[in-house]
Amino acid sequence: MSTLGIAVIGTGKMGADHVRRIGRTVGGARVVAVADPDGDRVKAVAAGLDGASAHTDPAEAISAPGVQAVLIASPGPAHEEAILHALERELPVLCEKPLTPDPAGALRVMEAEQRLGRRLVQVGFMRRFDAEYERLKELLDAGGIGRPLFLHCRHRNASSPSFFTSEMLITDSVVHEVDAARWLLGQEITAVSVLSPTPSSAAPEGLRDPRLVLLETAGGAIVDVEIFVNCGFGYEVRCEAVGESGSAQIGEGQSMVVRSAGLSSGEIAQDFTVRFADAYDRQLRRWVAAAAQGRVDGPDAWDGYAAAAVSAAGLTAAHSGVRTPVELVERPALYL
Ligand SMILES: NC(=O)C1=CN([C@@H]2O[C@H](COP(=O)(O)OP(=O)(O)OC[C@H]3O[C@@H](n4cnc5c(N)ncnc54)[C@H](O)[C@@H]3O)[C@@H](O)[C@H]2O)C=CC1
Ligand SMILES: O=C1[C@@H](O)[C@H](O)[C@@H](O)[C@H](O)[C@H]1O
Repeated sequence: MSTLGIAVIGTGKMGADHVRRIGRTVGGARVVAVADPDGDRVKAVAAGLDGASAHTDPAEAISAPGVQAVLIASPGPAHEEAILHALERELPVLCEKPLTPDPAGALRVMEAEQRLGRRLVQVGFMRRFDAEYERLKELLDAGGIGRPLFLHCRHRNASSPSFFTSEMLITDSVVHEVDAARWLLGQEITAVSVLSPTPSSAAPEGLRDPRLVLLETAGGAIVDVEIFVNCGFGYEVRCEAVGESGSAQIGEGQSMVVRSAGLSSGEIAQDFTVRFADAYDRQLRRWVAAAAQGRVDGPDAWDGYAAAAVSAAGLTAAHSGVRTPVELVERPALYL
C-alpha cells in the first residue's frame, strides 16, 4: 500500500496533536505539508517532520507536491476556505468540527461536492469513533432499551481557552452533542431552547457559562445538554439514554476507583485529548483508509451542515430566550 501524503492546515493544539498521531499511531500516511499563519509555530511543527514543507498560506500547502489529502485543524471560521481549496483539487478532507460555524458556509461546501458528484469531506465528530458511544449506538439500534425518550448529556471542560465566546459554548462545544444525538437517535433535531443561569464566578468576564441547551428531535425525543466549560475539576462527557424499557449511561470515566482511609476516589481526565485519545486514533485510521480510496467513512458534509443549522437556531434561542425551530434544506441526493 502506498503512503498517503497529508497537508495539515492549522498547527495549534489539535493540528499538532493530529500531526503526532499521523506520525506515531496511524500507518499508511505521512504529513508532507503544514500550514499556519503563525510562521514560528508552523516551522517548529515542520522541524519535527521528515521533509514536510512549512507554509503560512493554507492554499500553498494544499497544492504542495505530494499532497493527496487534507486535514484541517484551523479555527472554525477558516474551515470553508481551506475545504474549497482542497475540493478544487479533488482531495479528500478531514475537517475538525464545526464544519463551518454557520449553515450558509456548510451549504457552499455541499454545493462544491455536488458539482464534483462525490463526497470528499469528513467532519471530525470523533465521538462516533469512541468505544462507549459505539456501544450505546449498538444498544439503541438493537432496541435494547426500547424507543428512546431522553438523552441527558453533560459536557464539562476544566477551563475554556482565552478566545472562547458565549456563542462558542454552542457552536464549538454543544455541536458535539448535536452530532452525537442525531447519530445515536437517527433523527434530525427540529427545535432548540437555551437557558442561561447566572454565570459561574469562575467564568471569564462576560462568558455565559454554564448553559442548558434543550434539543427536540423529529421522533419526539428530548435531549438536554449541560455545557459548562469552566467547571474547574476536569473533563467530563456523559450521556444517559432513557428509553421506554430501560436506560443506559456512558462516560462515567472511572477506570480505577481507589478506596482508602474512608474515602473512595477515581481519576478524572483533564482534557479531551486524554478522554477521546482512542477515538481520535480510530477516526484518523478510518479516514486515511477511506481517503486512500477517495471516499469518506464517517460524518459527512450533510452532518456538518445539519449541526451548523442546529447551532444557528441555538444562537437565536440563546439571544432571544425563545424556543427556535431548526431550518434544514431538503437533503440532496448525494447525501442520502
Ligand atoms: N474534536 C475535538 O475534540 C476538538 C476539536 N477542536 C477543533 O479544532 C480546530 C482547532 O482548534 P484548536 O487546535 O483548539 O485551536 P488552536 O487555537 O490551538 O489552533 C488553531 C491554529 O490555527 C491557526 N490558524 C488561524 N487561522 C488560520 C488559517 N486561516 N489557516 C490555517 N491556520 C490558521 C492558528 O494560528 C493556530 O495555530 C477548531 O475547529 C476546533 O473547534 C478543538 C478542540 C477539540
Ligand atoms: O471540540 C472541543 C473543543 O473545541 C470545545 O471547546 C470543547 O468544549 C470540547 O469538549 C472539545 O471536544
